[in-house]
Amino acid sequence: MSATIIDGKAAAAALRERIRLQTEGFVARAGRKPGLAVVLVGEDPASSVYVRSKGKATIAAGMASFEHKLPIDVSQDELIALVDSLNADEAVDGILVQLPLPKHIDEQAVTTRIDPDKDVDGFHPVNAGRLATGLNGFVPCTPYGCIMLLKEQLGDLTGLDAVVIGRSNIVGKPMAQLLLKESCTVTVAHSRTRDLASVVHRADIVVAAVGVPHMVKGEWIKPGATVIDVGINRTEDGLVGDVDFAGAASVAGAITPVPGGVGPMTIAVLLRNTLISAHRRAGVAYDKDAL
Ligand SMILES: Nc1nc2c(c(=O)[nH]1)N[C@@H](CN(C=O)c1ccc(C(=O)N[C@@H](CCC(=O)O)C(=O)O)cc1)CN2
Ligand SMILES: [Mg+2]
Repeated sequence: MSATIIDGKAAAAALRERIRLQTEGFVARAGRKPGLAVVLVGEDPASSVYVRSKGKATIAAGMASFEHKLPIDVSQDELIALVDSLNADEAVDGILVQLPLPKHIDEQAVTTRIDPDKDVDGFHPVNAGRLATGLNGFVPCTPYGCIMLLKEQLGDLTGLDAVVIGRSNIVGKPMAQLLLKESCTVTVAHSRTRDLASVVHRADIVVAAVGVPHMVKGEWIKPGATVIDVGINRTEDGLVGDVDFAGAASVAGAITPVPGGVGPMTIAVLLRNTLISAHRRAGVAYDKDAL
């Protein structure tokens, strides 16, 4: 193995500490804590773990955590009524509805109901539009975490060839926008892309977000490239990414592991977005460079 292993757990811990310090400053100036409301529908084990981790991280950062647990058979109207009440609650700076939602609920109907200025997940079409047009909004947590890891590893990304594999609204599309903003030459590949291996082989940066275990092979990677693996697949062999880690690590310059790579950044960036929301809503300036 030759690649540098990118330590997302350490990067996330460092970001959370910077957030904690700025939260202290916010509380001193605004006279209240930033508040994050997290809504969980049902008892899916993985979602329950993520929601618990978000609550703990929020409190550890010095913020207020409001957890709302609804039964699996809650109606869409009841869920939307809760979102409406959180939109109107002055103590709430950020609102997040944990995904996936049960089949009888239309995810779009719920995420588009969240006030875009409290949408710390960045899933609302208004925030997707802001990102695409260069306006200030909220950027989805996982892709922003990937950009932070890339900049920490590579510095300036200008001019680099980047390939994003996957075109979801939550990861692939915002990831492509963020790489474009960093002046990368961006290709978005997906399940219908022809000769994916040669497309990936051109790239200085490979971001894999497809949800297929070990799909990206070591031979596809250009020697020295930086590989960001967003996949979290539960298999018989445990938690694995979308990249064949052993194969890719023997040719890449740097690579994120699964677990311990991109995943931990997601919750740290959620806190970042909540802190930014609190500052904006209170009309208080914040130190952008520290976040
Ligand atoms: N409303 C949202 N729903 C979901 C999001 C999201 O950002 N907003 N993302 C994922 C789940 N997620 C947070 O919600 C999340 C996923 C993974 C991790 C993480 O730290 N992963 C660890 C491994 C943990 C494990 O063993 O499962 C890692 O990769 O090291 C944090 C948050 C879907 N839903
Ligand atoms: Mg659904």
